[in-house]
Amino acid sequence: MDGSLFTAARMRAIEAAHFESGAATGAELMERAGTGAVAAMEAAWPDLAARPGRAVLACGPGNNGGDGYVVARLLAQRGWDVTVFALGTPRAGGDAAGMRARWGGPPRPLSELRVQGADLLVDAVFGTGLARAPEGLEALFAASRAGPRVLALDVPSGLDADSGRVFAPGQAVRADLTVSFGAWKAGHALAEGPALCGQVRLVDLGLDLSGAAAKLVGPPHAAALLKGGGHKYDDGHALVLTGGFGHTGAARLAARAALRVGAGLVTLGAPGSAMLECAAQSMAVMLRRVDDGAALAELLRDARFNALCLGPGLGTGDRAAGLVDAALAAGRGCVLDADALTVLAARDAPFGPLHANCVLTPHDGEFARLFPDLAERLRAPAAQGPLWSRIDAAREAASRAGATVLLKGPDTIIAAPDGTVAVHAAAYDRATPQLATAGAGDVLAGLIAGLLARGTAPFDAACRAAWLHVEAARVFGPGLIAEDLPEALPSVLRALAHGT
Ligand SMILES: NC(=O)C1=CN([C@@H]2O[C@H](COP(=O)(O)OP(=O)(O)OC[C@H]3O[C@@H](n4cnc5c(N)ncnc54)[C@H](O)[C@@H]3O)[C@@H](O)[C@H]2O)[C@@H](O)CC1
Ligand SMILES: Nc1ncnc2c1ncn2[C@@H]1O[C@H](COP(=O)(O)OP(=O)(O)O)[C@@H](O)[C@H]1O
Ligand SMILES: [K+]
Repeated sequence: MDGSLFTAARMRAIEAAHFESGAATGAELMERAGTGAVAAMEAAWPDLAARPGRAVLACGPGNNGGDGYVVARLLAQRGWDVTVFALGTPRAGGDAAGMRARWGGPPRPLSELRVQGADLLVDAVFGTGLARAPEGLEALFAASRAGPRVLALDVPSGLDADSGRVFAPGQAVRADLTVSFGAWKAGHALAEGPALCGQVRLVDLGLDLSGAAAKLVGPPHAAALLKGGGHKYDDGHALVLTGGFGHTGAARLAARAALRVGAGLVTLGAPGSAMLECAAQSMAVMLRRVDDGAALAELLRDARFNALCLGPGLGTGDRAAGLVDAALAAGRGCVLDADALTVLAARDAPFGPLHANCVLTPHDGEFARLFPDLAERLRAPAAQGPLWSRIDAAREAASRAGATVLLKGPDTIIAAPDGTVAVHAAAYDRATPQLATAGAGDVLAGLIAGLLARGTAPFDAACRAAWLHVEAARVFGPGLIAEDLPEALPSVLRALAHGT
């Protein structure tokens, strides 16, 4: 995936502007969409292109159904045996009604849907116009999980195009291939979207795209990551705070990641009880004793410590609380992860001390502790669409916190306080289920801290770290444990440098 993600409402506005400018008519766009869908299907499944078989189409009452009638006609022209089942009737005089008339044969009611013996099921019931929980589509949903290959037009019916959520479990088509018209919809990348879309191909409709809900995070430029040839202090000094004896592994992982991503120096700040443990396991990473907030404030008188990382293995007691206060008071680049987020969430006013150089990296549980109302809104069943998305939640969280928020998951959202949002989708050809391993998040926190130390702005540091994290997991492959991630980074950086 690359480019940007759009909402259904924005797509409607872009489409309307396109018509108004006279660039194309609705019927022309529909024809382009159907033609592109058939081409994408044939490219994905050459066996079906070579030997047309039996196709079953499910067409809805709106323009998604209109696209379906185009596909029915084109498949029939190619020699397919086509049966169309319809839900409702398109509005008389509209583009979809025109396409239905051009298809010809009267469709059968969707309630009679049968897919036995079919090679292809084309889902054209609902696209970006899905406005409420679908009813009476159980047979379609079940058929999409058994039997023929499934091509979904624009979005699998039942999937909310803005959020990638479904109104109720199982209430959506599961496609093998989804052909998206004009642009990626946010729902292709978020939540259940990737699992329900199968794979996604984009059909260019020649639309003038602007006003995206979020950018997709792509590979960083090598020049932004490779060292520039100066002194080590030119690449900053990151300080990673650790908890006590027996709990230092997480911070050590973060520290190593910060060093690997290019921070000039990295120091672990440990309480007295953990000094020996850290010293025994550190070489390039340096070590300082930091017993409490006062000691941290004293250490930070050295302005060369320009980025901090607190949370991994930090603990949630008084020492941790003191460290969080001292760290935030210093105003430096600061990653707050794991226990540091729990410390903040327990306070009456968690966001007061945060500032624009902070990056918060909650997973869903930590997010729910910090922003319970936003998490509830994401979970709540809804009768009406469009559904609230993780993009909406992260954007609101960043605005409230006055800091960059990176909401972790296979669909990682990075939101800046000014409303800018990016999505890193570890999906489709970048799926990395191997990242669901203890300590992976600690490494991510360290990567961000390392990039902050190098002077990267918080939002960019979070985006680049998210990409590097997943790329390191991809390069390593199955069997990954968190320790492997920093060690896989050199080959990721090498590939970026060589443009491969
Ligand atoms: N935006 C664009 O640039 C283009 C859009 N096209 C197609 O147009 C689609 C959007 O078309 P529409 O806006 O007509 O929307 P849809 O075709 O997705 O569905 C809307 C229709 O279904 C009804 N509906 C919504 N939810 C329902 C529910 N739960 N139960 C029963 N009925 C329900 C609505 O009242 C409306 O009649 C896109 O997904 C795409 O397939 C393409 O034709 C080409 C260009
Ligand atoms: N299935 C998955 N696909 C892609 N990334 C994942 C998946 N599961 C977890 N991750 C990523 O792995 C990291 C896990 O972080 P976290 O939940 O904090 O775990 P830990 O505390 O064990 O380090 C996050 O960056 C998250 O985005
Ligand atoms: K559809």
